[in-house]
Amino acid sequence: MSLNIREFSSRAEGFRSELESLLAWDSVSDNGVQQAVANIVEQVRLKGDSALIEFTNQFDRRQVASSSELEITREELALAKGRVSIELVASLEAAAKRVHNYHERQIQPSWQYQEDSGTVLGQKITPLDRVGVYVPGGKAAYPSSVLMNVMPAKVAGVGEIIMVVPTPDGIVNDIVLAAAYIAGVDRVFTIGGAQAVAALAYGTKSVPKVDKIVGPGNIYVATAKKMVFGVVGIDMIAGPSEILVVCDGKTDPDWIAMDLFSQAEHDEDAQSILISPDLAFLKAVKASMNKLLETQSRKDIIKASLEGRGAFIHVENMDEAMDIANVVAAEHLELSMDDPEKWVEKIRHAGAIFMGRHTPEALGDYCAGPNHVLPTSGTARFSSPLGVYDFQKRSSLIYCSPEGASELAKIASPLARGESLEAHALSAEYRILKGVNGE
Ligand SMILES: NC(=O)c1ccc[n+]([C@@H]2O[C@H](COP(=O)([O-])OP(=O)(O)OC[C@H]3O[C@@H](n4cnc5c(N)ncnc54)[C@H](O)[C@@H]3O)[C@@H](O)[C@H]2O)c1
Ligand SMILES: N[C@H](CO)Cc1c[nH]c[nH+]1
Ligand SMILES: [Zn+2]
Repeated sequence: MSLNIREFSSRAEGFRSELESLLAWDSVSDNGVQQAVANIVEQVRLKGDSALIEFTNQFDRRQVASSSELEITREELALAKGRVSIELVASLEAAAKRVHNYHERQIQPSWQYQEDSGTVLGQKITPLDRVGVYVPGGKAAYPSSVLMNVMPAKVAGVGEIIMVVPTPDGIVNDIVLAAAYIAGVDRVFTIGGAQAVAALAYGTKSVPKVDKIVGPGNIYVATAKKMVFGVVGIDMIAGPSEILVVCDGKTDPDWIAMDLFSQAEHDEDAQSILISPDLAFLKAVKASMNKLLETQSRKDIIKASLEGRGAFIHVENMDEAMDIANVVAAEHLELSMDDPEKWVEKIRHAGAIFMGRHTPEALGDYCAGPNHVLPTSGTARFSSPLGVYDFQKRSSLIYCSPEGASELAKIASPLARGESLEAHALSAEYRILKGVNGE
């Protein structure tokens, strides 16, 4: 099986517009999906558990008769962990610890300061009361996503974590449940798709209503999250996985080929791009890919993804490579080169940056520590990895001393009168301190 991947030269006329079309990803679902999801969300909102059961039976091919069958108890999670190999449990525990340690550094403390008048101003940080974590389970099981979504919530101090995961045909994945046990999830429901998102957003008799829903999922999940945003908070809308490798031409071509495969194997719409100033190296990686493809269990998905959305880009020099990397604003950027610390200075847009030849993106997916839920489709221009900050909210704190209030009221009063808001003005003016003569 040989691969037919697009090849670009940055010198070619029209390169930038071709790059734009290569990157274009329509994250907006089509009309059919929109309507199907709107119906599911509305039915669950109106009918609660009965609609939830009906859609779960329909889309996950189950025979659930009562809502109590949808919940997995903590005792059952512990039993599932017992069925997982010791080696795998050790890896889950080690990964959970590393992800926890990393996210501990993201904790934002409350802060305040005092002015000379005695007025105190500050910001109070509060963890969310209850969050819903969506763990995908339609085509593959993702225990690593359990850890990546739950650990920052735990570090933030979220009061209660509700996890949902679909179990198509009633097949439960023990590794996912073991990860939920290790991460300390409070309640687990075997529901998925738009119906799970709606249940978390509006609450049903059996599924508690949450304040925020986080976690990746397919187009039905993403569309439902967009629809319930406002009723609850959401983290982001994550599209297909992406990797951009920039290489100086000196890394083993087999390593780079496999790094590109690692994201291509996620799904047919995933995107893997390689940029290098070394044309001979690009050819060597292509040869490695053709050699290694046959060995891959997910070779059909890899081929579809690389031929549909993959690319090799030959550039003039590393400076130009960095410019293009900023245009791509990839979910994952690998800087496979001698001096990544020098070049990382030039990177402005990327979800996660993997520095050096010995830092494959796959290590970040599982256990390096940073989160693997990252902005995709160029949204790294304005958004950030999932983190502790997504599970905390901020309240402003204002305490006025009598002198401080008096000073502020003198500023506020003209502003309020300028807006013709008399009650505002008077409320402030009442606080203006009167002198000894009542002035
Ligand atoms: N960004 C990340 O960190 C990350 C991590 C893991 C997975 N992912 C991505 O998440 C996605 C998971 O997708 P998935 O499908 O495997 O699982 P999923 O859990 O997101 O979706 C499964 C659910 O989709 C619903 N569904 C399927 N067909 C439907 C239809 N015709 N009508 C209505 N509902 C329908 C069903 O309710 C089913 O339970 C993949 O694209 C994967 O690459 C991303
Ligand atoms: N690379 C995915 C996010 O884009 C996350 C993941 C989970 N398992 C393996 N990889
Ligand atoms: Zn991955």
